Amino acid sequence: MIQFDHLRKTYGNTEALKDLSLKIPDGEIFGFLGHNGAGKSTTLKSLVSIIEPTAGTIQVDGLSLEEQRLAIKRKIGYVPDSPDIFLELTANDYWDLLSSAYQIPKESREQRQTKLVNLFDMQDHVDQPIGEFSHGMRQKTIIIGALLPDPDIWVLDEPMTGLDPQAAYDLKQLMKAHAAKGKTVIFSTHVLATAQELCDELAILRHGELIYNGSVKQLLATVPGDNLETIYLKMAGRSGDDQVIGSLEGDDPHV
Ligand SMILES: Nc1ncnc2c1ncn2[C@@H]1O[C@H](COP(=O)(O)OP(=O)(O)OP(=O)(O)O)[C@@H](O)[C@H]1O
Repeated sequence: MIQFDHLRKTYGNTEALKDLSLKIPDGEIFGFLGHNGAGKSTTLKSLVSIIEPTAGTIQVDGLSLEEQRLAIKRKIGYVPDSPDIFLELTANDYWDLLSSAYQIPKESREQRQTKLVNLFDMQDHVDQPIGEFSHGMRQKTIIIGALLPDPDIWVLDEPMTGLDPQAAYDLKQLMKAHAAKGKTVIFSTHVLATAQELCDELAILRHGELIYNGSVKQLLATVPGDNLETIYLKMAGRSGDDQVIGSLEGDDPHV
């Protein structure tokens, strides 16, 4: 289980996370939703030790992140929100780098790497620099790297962005299978249909505050007949946008 207690993060004058407390159980797919800038990536980056929270604590399987940082990092596979990293390395060099950080010998990773590379159709690009890849190919490279060490906890920040329908489908199946084994899958998304399809539980953030934490089923039951998009927009969205959209249609910017 992962537990956030009174997590706060400020960047200068910006309060990205105000007082976040929540628990993420094992064996579930847990989704973070929220508008741009709501604090999703800040939460995930705190969990994977990319940033230091201003206050509050994080525990993973009863271990304090502050005290057991390295041991916890080795349990986690992370897909960042941007795949534009290590552009000079080839895909294979990047996977080598990650495998050595996770202390996985080359021989024991080969079988798993081949399966992942074939699944994501990257066979012809293993020795090509990441900088020559399309956005989706970079995303696949990062996903393969994150899953290569077979970590217990997957932390995926908008992982479907840029993936083709086949890769998105395969990743969703992998996420379901991982959670079904009793492991943990945490991801953020703006695609509410994907969240509705995949998530057992959700956290919805607005301006750094938690406005919902609970099961998707419970949330859908609050407004029978509505889908997650409609309910989410009622909770986190703005009223009046339809009027603005209507009035934009009437504008003539050339006058
Ligand atoms: N490195 C940074 N320096 C300054 N402010 C930052 C930094 N990173 C994030 N922020 C601010 O923190 C707030 C939360 O950002 P965060 O990236 O966590 O949002 P998000 O929910 O992941 O958004 P998005 O959906 O756009 O990816 C925003 O106001 C953002 O401007």
